[in-house]
Amino acid sequence: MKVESEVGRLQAVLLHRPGPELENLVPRDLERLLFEEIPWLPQARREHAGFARQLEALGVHVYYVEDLLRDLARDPELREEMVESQLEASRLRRDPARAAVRRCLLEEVPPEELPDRLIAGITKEAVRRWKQTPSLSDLTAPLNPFYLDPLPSMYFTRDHGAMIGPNLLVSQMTHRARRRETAFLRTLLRHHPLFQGVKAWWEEPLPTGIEGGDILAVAPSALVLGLSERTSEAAIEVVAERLFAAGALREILVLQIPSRRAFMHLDTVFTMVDRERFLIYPGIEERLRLFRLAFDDGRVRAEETTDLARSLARLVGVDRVELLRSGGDDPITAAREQWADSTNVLAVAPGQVIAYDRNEATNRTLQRAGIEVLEIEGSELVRGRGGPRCMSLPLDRLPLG
Ligand SMILES: NC(=O)NCCC[C@H](N)C(=O)O
Repeated sequence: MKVESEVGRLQAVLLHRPGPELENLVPRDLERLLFEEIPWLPQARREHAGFARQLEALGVHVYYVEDLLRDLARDPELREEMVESQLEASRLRRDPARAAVRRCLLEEVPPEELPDRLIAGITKEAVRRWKQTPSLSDLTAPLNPFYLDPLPSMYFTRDHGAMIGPNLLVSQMTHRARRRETAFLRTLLRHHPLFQGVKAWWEEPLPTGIEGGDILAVAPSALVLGLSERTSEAAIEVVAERLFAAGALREILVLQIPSRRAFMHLDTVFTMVDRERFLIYPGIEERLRLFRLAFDDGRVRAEETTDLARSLARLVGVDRVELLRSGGDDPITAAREQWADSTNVLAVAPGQVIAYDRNEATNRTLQRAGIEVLEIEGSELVRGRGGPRCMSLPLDRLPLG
């Protein structure tokens, strides 16, 4: 398994089917759990199944995080490791209730249900019989019902990490609400046979945030990284230093985007759709800052640069690249469609992308440019603020010929 380019023909991908975690969302928790609205689960699942069918029709192997975790949960030791790593990444880390939650998960929950239950969230009610005396947190249950929060963003598997060449960079999520998602990926990477031969680029978590939605592999050994609400300068510097030192990269282009909910990751405003073509939300162009990172005498050297198209061409190693603009020349349409993830398309091969059907103006622009747009429905899925790229973690792509 290997990913050397954002657009090489997709061979294998990791998804998560939206599940009861979405039904455990309540208005009070929306902001903290990084949602604006509550998707209607049955419809979200139908839309997601449509996305997976589209991928399978293209011959892509679709793996589901929850299925792989279920494979591991059959083994008592791995089950224990899964539970421990979930508790460690949660708010319960130093909570007196930790032992009771652990016993409930290991002694009461049937192993085949464990991954789904962990993703859906564990209520205080479910744990009550494992506690000797009612505690303050039991009494606050009506207002604050969960020991382990639901993971409603779990279906945005892109953010959990990124294959860079043959190895996986596991993200360090900025918000606690999403840290348990990456703990699952680490468990899979360590133990699931699917990942045999794939290593984590490094074992220990990075000091600060970097998320997969900010990582674009535009060419072998060249990355574009978003500096965003979720990915920090410090994390980029550490990642750059380590990947340069390992000989995995020759250059990085950092695109700084405004730190805003609407553009929480770079891939909400910018993606690659063909060997030499990119899709960008025009409302962001004036506000971008560009920095080039290179390895110089064992040190990462940063310099500011200006021309996006020229910088990308240099990175990809071609004379020129083309920037396609989302929203069909109308700033209002462009802003509305950006909110519905118009630029968050998933390239399944050079010049072939999966996109939400609702982003009509952007899809027309792509089609006129000769890009094949495979449209999927996503009116419930989009309520979580992500599109086909966010909903997929590519594990294997063919090299570009
Ligand atoms: N790559 C992406 O842009 N992912 C979308 C993440 C949406 C999720 N609700 C979040 O705010 O983290």
